[in-house]
Amino acid sequence: MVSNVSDKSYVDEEPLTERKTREEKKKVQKALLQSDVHSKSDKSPVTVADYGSQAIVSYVLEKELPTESFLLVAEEDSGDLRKENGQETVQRITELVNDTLVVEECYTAAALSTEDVLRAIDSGKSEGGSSGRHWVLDPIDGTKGFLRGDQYAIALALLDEGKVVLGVLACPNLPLTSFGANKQHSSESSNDKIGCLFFAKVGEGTYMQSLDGSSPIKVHISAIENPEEASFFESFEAAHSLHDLSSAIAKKLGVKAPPVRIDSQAKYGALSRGDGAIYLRFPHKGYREKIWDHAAGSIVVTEAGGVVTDAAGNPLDFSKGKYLDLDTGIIVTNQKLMPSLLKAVRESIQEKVSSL
Ligand SMILES: Nc1ncnc2c1ncn2[C@@H]1O[C@H](COP(=O)(O)O)[C@@H](O)[C@H]1OP(=O)(O)O
Ligand SMILES: [Mg+2]
Ligand SMILES: [Mg+2]
Ligand SMILES: [Mg+2]
Repeated sequence: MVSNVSDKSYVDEEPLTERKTREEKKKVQKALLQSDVHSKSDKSPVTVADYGSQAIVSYVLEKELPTESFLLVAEEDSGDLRKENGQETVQRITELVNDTLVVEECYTAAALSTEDVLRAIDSGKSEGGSSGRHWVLDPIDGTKGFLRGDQYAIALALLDEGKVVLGVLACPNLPLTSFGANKQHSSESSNDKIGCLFFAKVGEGTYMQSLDGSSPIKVHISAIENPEEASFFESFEAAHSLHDLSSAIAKKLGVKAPPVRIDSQAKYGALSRGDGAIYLRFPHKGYREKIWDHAAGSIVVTEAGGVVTDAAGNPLDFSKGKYLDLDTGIIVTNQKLMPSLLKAVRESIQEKVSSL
């Protein structure tokens, strides 16, 4: 629920010229991507945009925070780029990084070399943990959504002694108004202005602004108490979350609306402003969740009044290094719905196990 709906700049339709520019940009983006996609050792995709985003965020953070001892836990590393056949890709990333930094006048003094870019990417090698402060970055969360032209996010969080104290989620394809059961998943189909930035600091609430810089408004999670009125989010990719289990849980709970499938932590952002009331995530057996996939999103939701737990109701523990130690999955909703959601999750998991 957006608390200040009187701010007309949020709800105005995007002018035709802007929409055309956005569509043009997307065409360029798609053309760029086809030759710039690689596969990592776990078979997940990585693009020049993932590497470039990590290099830029890492470089800018280090420049902006020169007095802090700088520790960053980030998804990508330069291993594949430093191999013999990685040279061309590094060159390409370096061009993109320099082009982007030029736009920000304070970073134009000297163009970064390929080695500077590789070094910036590798600043993200910290392991995290329970002591000190660590920045946590997913430079592109939801790379598959990014490649489809759907939802993705740039997710940055700060851990202090293993607790998330700050989170920022940029969602370039998320409409500024709602993205719920009544909307289609693709931003292509919407005439709304798109591009949202969510940010949350511990104890201070969650705010959203447009990516082109409108003034921030405070957002709140849905206050729905009756599950029949709730809609739920889950992964777009069936390979990332068990859709049949979510569907069993939703049915048990009495949720009537069909699932809303969105890529990335954009789900947490949309949930924080009440677009839906529940997020269910049940990765396939053997998948280990990483902290950069949930740190920013979880504080964005909890500061908006939501609750984020594993499937057994335990809070997420970000203090154990790169991975989250979880019981089965991640569930998110408001405080009122959580007890019945937990019950439905427990029963559905038991039924699934006994049917095997
Ligand atoms: N096999 C997998 N199961 C669950 N999540 C995955 C899997 N592979 C990658 N992911 C990560 O899940 C997140 C997106 O999932 P979803 O969009 O379904 O919420 C991303 O962080 C993605 O990483 P990445 O950051 O590389 O895109
Ligand atoms: Mg990835
Ligand atoms: Mg991710
Ligand atoms: Mg990523």
